[in-house]
Amino acid sequence: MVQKGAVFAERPSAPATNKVSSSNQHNISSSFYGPMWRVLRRNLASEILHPSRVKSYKHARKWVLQILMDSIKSESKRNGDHHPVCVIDHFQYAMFCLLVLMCFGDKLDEKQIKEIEQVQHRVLFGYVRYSILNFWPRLTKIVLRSKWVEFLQTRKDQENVLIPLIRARKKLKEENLSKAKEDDQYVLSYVDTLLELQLPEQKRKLNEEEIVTLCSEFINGGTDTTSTVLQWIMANLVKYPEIQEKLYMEIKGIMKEEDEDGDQVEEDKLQKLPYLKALILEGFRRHPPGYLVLPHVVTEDVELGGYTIPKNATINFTVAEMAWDPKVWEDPMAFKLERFFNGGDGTDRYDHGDKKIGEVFDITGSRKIKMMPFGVGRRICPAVGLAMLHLEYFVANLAWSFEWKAVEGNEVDLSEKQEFTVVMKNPLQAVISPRITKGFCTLVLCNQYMQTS
Ligand code: HEM
Repeated sequence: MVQKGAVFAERPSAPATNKVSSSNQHNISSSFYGPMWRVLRRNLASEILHPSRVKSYKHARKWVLQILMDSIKSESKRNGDHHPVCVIDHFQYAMFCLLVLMCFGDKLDEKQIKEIEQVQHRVLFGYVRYSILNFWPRLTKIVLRSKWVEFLQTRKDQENVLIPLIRARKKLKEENLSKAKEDDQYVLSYVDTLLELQLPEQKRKLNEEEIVTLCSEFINGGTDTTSTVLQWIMANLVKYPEIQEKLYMEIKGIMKEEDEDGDQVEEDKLQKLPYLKALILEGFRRHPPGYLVLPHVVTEDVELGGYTIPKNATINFTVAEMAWDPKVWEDPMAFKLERFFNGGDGTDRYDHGDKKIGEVFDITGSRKIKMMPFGVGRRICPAVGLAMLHLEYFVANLAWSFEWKAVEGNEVDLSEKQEFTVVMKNPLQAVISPRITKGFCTLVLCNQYMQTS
């Protein structure tokens, strides 16, 4: 008897557009379930996404948060105070800065990051634009020649942008890595680990083109998805000011006088914020960034719900339908955080307020599956923990530092549009003003003023 999980863990054959140079372009998400997939996935999961490593990118997150705050402040002041800000570009840029730093280990300047952003967007949109080329490659190479040329040019441009960054890292490693490590800004990057990686079966290291493919997956896997969810969550905070207020009060409750940096919610405080956690979960439930996870293939005939699924059939899991199933979720289209608190849906313990935090809702579906925005099982997104941390950290700080309001006469519109992810059809615009009363900070200042006057 074969385990169902294993039966569903395979991917469809890699499309022809994955084979753009002499070597096949392996990435984790499109690899067959086998030794190559295992070695690549283990490298990412243990070298970069392990909680202890994730912690070491704390300074990177702080740096990016500052960039994000500064860009929002400066746009909101551009045409006089409280100018409405369209936030999605700021979110995307911030996520690029972060993922690019984790990938290449260097704080690149704005011009370099924009260059990577542009070429990666072309690659991302190419998944749809060039998918027709995979239909019958031998034929499309003749009848859709110009599209093939365009596609190959995109790949070339991508290599021209990313290979110099890979070589710079290689050079650093060869020349002076031990000195570089003494620098407190040093981070172990994804590229560093890929340069070290030995492919067990082929008994060789990865070549530059293969590293480009893996870096591209890393950057695109973590930027669009996270910035899309971030935008949906902030849109709901604007639409429902009472939720925003509750969140703000929760954060205020943990920001203490003795905090060195009262301006920022430090990431080790995030675990004390159950309402924030519920907000992120409800964001994923109500607005999953993908309606489907990546396609899976069954490795042999399997019975499921009275149907026989034949070997090699492609399976798409309808993530959004699961998250909106009225048999599982009460009033599923409503944005309600209470459903994640103790008793909210009868089973999961996730206490709030004075009560201690109970067992946290399991988004990985290891006990039971009620929603699966990251997939489940062997092919689950390896970056669940990182993505949750990024969202909690940025949402907490954006809500703590600013008050978010709808633009008068321009209410938040939650209509959707399918791009690489499911995005807001009308991107969020908000009036974003710095919080004047930041809990204890203001109280302390007030007290000091009263004592001296
Ligand atoms: C909000 C953020 C994210 C969401 C919603 C998300 C979602 C997903 C989903 C649905 C899958 C497919 C699961 C399946 O096939 O069953 C996946 C796979 C993957 N994700 Fe993510 N992801 C996110 C962030 C990231 C980040 C930050 C990275 C990299 C640092 C990443 C890297 C990957 C990789 C490498 C795979 C392929 C796993 C495999 O096939 O074994 N993702 N992700």
